Amino acid sequence: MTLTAAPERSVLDDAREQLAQAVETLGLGPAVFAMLAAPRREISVSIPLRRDDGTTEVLRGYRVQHNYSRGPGKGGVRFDARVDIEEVRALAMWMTWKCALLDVPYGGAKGGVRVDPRKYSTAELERITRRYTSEIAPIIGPNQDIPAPDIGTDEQTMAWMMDTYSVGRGHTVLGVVTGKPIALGGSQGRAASTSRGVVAIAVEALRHVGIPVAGARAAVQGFGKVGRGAARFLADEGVSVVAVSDVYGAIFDAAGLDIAALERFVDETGSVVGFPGAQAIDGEDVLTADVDLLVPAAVEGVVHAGNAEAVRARIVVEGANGPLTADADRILEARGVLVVPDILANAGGVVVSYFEWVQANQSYWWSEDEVNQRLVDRMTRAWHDVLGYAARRQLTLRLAATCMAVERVFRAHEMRGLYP
Ligand SMILES: NC(=O)C1=CN([C@@H]2O[C@H](COP(=O)(O)OP(=O)(O)OC[C@H]3O[C@@H](n4cnc5c(N)ncnc54)[C@H](OP(=O)(O)O)[C@@H]3O)[C@@H](O)[C@H]2O)C=CC1
Ligand SMILES: O=C(O)CCC(=O)C(=O)O
Repeated sequence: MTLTAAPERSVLDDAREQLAQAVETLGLGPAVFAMLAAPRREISVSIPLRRDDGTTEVLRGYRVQHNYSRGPGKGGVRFDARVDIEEVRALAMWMTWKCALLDVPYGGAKGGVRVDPRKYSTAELERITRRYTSEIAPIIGPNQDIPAPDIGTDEQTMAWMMDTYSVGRGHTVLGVVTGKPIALGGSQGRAASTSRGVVAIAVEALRHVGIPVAGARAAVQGFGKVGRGAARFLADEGVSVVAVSDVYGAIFDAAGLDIAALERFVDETGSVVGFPGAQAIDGEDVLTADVDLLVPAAVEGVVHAGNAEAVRARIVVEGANGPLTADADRILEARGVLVVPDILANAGGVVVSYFEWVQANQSYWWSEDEVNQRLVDRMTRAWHDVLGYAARRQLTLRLAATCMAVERVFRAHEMRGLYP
């Protein structure tokens, strides 16, 4: 398949541009921009790995705490071959805005290891995770910074992180990570929470634009933790998911894919490619499919100046973090496409991570229905807040959401003392 060309500017350039626009809109001035553009704390660590065949290699990992004025840092850990410090800085900044926007009492952080997990055995991934955790242990903790899953990591990774951290402390510390297995202090509903939140927002967006939800057509890029659940919940809502993709390729069915059957197929084969009855298409074509709703739920920068004109969806709901470049944003806005930004659309994951942390800290567990109901309430409330803010000030949803978040973070700084 053709992978999308790299964006013209770095993802951190785009994140900083979004911040600059919000600071200007709020009239906060260059000093506030300078303060919020720079991560508060970051660490780069070396991860020596003994491979199963006896050879050794040295990997690089990062943890960036962009801001912790409203509470401990919070954000996922990514295992991906493209991880670098600039990407992690951008992702950490977006976590700050996401947590502030949803009013969960956290700052923003993110971590990652530059590694392609597909090329390593489970035993090797465990050694990588444990060494990475030991190296970042001085700056994480349930009141300091709380990692969670992201691309290439999952609940098993979180179990290893929790165990490694706990061994270092001499007692079990459930609250140090979220997205853990349920048997180890995880929350009901966390695994599906990002996707559930994405679809709750997508349904609101369809209604807002006046497109009937049942029968609307959608395309989903990425069939991992976020994309797969998004496709499933969209289908549950009666949306016809006509195109999906993963890293190996993409498939299309004008009559709508049978998502339950596709999930069984992916469990057996490891990819959406070859799903019986569907047409094989280029990965790029998922982004430009003739649909009402596009949910990019894979990686950053996939919609850019080179393909944004070709996007045919009326609504783009960002399941991934940063799937649209700043150039794509401008092009889609000019074309009247409604873009629901990542910091709102995919916030369901961190919302339920917060629920998990609260439950773990209290050793008191909620039912799945309770978790899901509270999640959807929070997402829906945030949607209406952002929509109202944007309408009052004539802003895009991204600028409105970023302004709301930046203002909350700035006020926290101000109350604590801006320049101690
Ligand atoms: N997990 C979470 O709770 C949250 C995740 N996010 C964001 O959502 C996005 C996806 O994360 P998540 O689902 O957890 O990660 P996963 O690793 O579970 O899934 C990533 C998916 O993207 C696919 N993929 C990777 N590159 C491409 C490409 N070029 N074209 C098409 N598909 C591609 C992968 O394919 P393959 O399956 O073949 O590897 C996989 O299906 C990221 O931006 C992440 O930061 C945001 C909020 C919370
Ligand atoms: O669940 C979390 O704490 C963080 C999820 C995350 O990394 C994200 O929202 O991008």
